[in-house]
Amino acid sequence: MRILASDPVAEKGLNILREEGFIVDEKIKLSEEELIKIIPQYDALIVRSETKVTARIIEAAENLKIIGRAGVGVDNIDLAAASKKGIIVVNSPEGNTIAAAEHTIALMMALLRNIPQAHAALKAGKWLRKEFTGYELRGKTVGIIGLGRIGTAVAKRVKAFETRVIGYDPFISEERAQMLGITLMPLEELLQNADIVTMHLPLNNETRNLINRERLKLMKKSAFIINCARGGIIDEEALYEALKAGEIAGAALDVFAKEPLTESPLFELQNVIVTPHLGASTKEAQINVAIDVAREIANVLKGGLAQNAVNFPAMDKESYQRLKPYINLAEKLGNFLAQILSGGLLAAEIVYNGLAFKEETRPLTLAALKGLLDPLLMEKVNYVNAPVVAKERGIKVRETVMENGADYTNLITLKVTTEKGERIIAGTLFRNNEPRIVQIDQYRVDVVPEGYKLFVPHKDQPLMIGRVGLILGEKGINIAGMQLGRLTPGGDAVMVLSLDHPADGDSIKAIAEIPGIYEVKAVSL
Ligand SMILES: NC(=O)C1=CN([C@@H]2O[C@H](COP(=O)(O)OP(=O)(O)OC[C@H]3O[C@@H](n4cnc5c(N)ncnc54)[C@H](O)[C@@H]3O)[C@@H](O)[C@H]2O)C=CC1
Ligand SMILES: O=C(O)CCC(=O)C(=O)O
Repeated sequence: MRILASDPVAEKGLNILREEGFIVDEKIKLSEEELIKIIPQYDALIVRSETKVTARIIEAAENLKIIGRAGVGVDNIDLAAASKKGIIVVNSPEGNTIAAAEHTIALMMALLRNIPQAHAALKAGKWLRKEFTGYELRGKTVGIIGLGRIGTAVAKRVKAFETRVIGYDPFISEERAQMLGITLMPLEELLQNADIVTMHLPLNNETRNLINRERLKLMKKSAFIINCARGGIIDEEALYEALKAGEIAGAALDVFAKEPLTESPLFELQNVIVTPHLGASTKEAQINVAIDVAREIANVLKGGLAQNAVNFPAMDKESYQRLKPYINLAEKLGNFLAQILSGGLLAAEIVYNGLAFKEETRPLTLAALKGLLDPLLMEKVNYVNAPVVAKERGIKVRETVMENGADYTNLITLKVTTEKGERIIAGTLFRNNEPRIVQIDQYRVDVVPEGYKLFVPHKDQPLMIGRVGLILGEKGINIAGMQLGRLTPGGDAVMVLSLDHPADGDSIKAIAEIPGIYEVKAVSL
């Protein structure tokens, strides 16, 4: 399999992939057109922030299974397009945290002490001291917007400078903030109170221009603002105006709405210091993220599940090990049902009973959907695009989780509604790792979801089994196992045959013609 690195990525990471037997090409600074031309050859793409992975590139990526971002922000990747095409997108969220936090501190100190300006002046032969009198960090209030990995690493570090730290992050709890020694407050209040405001949140539709003209006006005239997260979170035009008008004291920017950027009105202001997106540019961080993303890509290309997927639920190793047999079971249930369905699919409901499903069910639902949709549709359905495909086709998906309420300790039930009615399948794990189908429609069964099956609902009457066995036997198709389920003697019943070879069309037709047989469905799992 072939992997393309279209931005500079540390060799240590790429070598991991080469050692695993993958072919790795490094081609940087490609245009969109050039990428569109070559992308069909690749199974994986590794990028940093420079390559813009557009919908057009993704559309052309016939063989692409995974896009790995050697870094955190994935705003340069069209996630919706990747998800629709079933391409998993992973990032490496931890490897550059310290680099970005330290760069923020470096910018903060440089901003407060006019280091870049003084440096440039002295090199130009000017010994200026009075002009470059700065401020101390001690005693100041630092406002951190976004209290994730980098935000909290910055908080820890500025505390060592004897500052007060206030924070805004709608997704973290009061308890966590308290533990970190950060006073949480609404954004507007933070802007009014901080002497230094620093951004550590992703760029997305909600955060674009979060710091706009009105919000900049809330800041103290003496305040500084730092953006080492993403360009576009601060409105650059509004920032220019605020700095020019002296509404705030200064800004340090590592990131810009458009990159690379070599000319900007902001660059002309004395109270603005800039770096060209260097937050993650340390030797250590680049090695860390390259190794992390390489391991993730190798794992996914070899059939494993990603741990840092941004368009698939992230799971730690422990949860993955615990849920893996249930993920496989859910997929088999969907797969079985898909092969016995008739009529257009309208809705799918997945009901989880048992404590095994208390914490996480999303990967199981995606697996059930993949199993259900993949055999029914022309396009390839996987864990990533399954919900998009269902939505596009108007298939309603519902998930219900109950701690108990079933006859088994842990039970997954998949109910689907088609134009022709409802079908149900349920499964469990015996002894925690042996998958079993325990219900099909109204029948209780005990079927190992593996291999070739024949699903035959019929009337409960003598000779049914014998006649089916005879037809298969005459064709040399060995019956490896058989499960019977019935509601009442002489009423409706079902047989599920496990076969050593798939049943051929003629045998299926002959069985369907036996009086008392309602339908015959061949299932391959
Ligand atoms: N300059 C550089 O080279 C680098 C920049 N970055 C940028 O830094 C950002 C943060 O990175 P991490 O801390 O690792 O990510 P993270 O995912 O650990 O933390 C992001 C935090 O932002 C919060 N958040 C989301 N929306 C928000 C909103 N509307 N208002 C306030 N908070 C919000 C989240 O709740 C989360 O706690 C990344 O998204 C990336 O864009 C990351 C690494 C290097
Ligand atoms: O790859 C880089 O150098 C940029 C890192 C970054 O911005 C990120 O990780 O979000």
